[in-house]
Amino acid sequence: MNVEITDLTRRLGRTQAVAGVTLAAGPGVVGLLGPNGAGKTSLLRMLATVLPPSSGRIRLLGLDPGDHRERRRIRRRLGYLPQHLGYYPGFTVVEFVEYFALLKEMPAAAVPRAVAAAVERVGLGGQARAKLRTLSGGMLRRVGIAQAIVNEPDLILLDEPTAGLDPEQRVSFRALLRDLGGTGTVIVSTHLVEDVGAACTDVALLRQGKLVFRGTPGELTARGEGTDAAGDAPLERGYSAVLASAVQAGTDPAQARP
Ligand SMILES: Nc1ncnc2c1ncn2[C@@H]1O[C@H](COP(=O)(O)OP(=O)(O)OP(=O)(O)O)[C@@H](O)[C@H]1O
Repeated sequence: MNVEITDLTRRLGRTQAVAGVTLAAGPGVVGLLGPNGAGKTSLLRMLATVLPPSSGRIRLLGLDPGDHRERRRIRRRLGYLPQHLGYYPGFTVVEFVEYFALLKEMPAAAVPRAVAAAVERVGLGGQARAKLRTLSGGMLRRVGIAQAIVNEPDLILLDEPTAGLDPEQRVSFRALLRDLGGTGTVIVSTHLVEDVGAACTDVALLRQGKLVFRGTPGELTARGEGTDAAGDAPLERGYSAVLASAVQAGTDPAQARP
């Protein structure tokens, strides 16, 4: 298993952003779903080794991110697209991706070819020398994906990668996801349930910091069958049905309080 987390929690201010999540993932693409504020970003940040947990256990690629030396080894094999990726507007696409390749301690001799391949893979070969300030929001998102995959990571964490991508780009991005999941573990947070149906081998659904569903997209779809759950597509109805039954089961921390 590339990801093994046990009873993971994280408090942020007065909010229990992640409230006891246990999850394991091997090669494949896990779609991380959940309503606004469910804890997806907080969970991804802990997996990306940028946010320490309040409690619980994490092992990534068989290593302990709490140990300084092991964390460094994890980071070399990790790709992370944060929800909001800062950038230097004067950098070109290639300069930006190169910068991340060097931060990930890739051997300098391997960098130019790896950068060119990553930029090509996200469909930005024609903009390689363009300055970031001249790119559209969707193109910037693709530059973000390129920096995440430049080191051919074994663990890839993508926080809403399809936000801002046009339909054509979303289709080619899903193909890239399937490709990446063939060798490594990809965890991708999204609000687009159709991304999950098209590209994910597994689904994890969070609600109020808790894991309320873990299974395949087919199993999530099945949860909506025969119900009057809201949704325009079978997978969306499964998503709504799981959330509705989570409320009834009292997984709502606000409701669980005496
Ligand atoms: N720095 C912070 N300080 C206090 N509370 C925070 C902080 N960051 C996040 N939270 C809270 O933690 C909870 C989980 O937030 P998180 O961003 O992980 O959810 P999310 O599922 O990614 O949401 P979205 O779909 O809106 O991006 C939310 O209630 C949020 O308000």
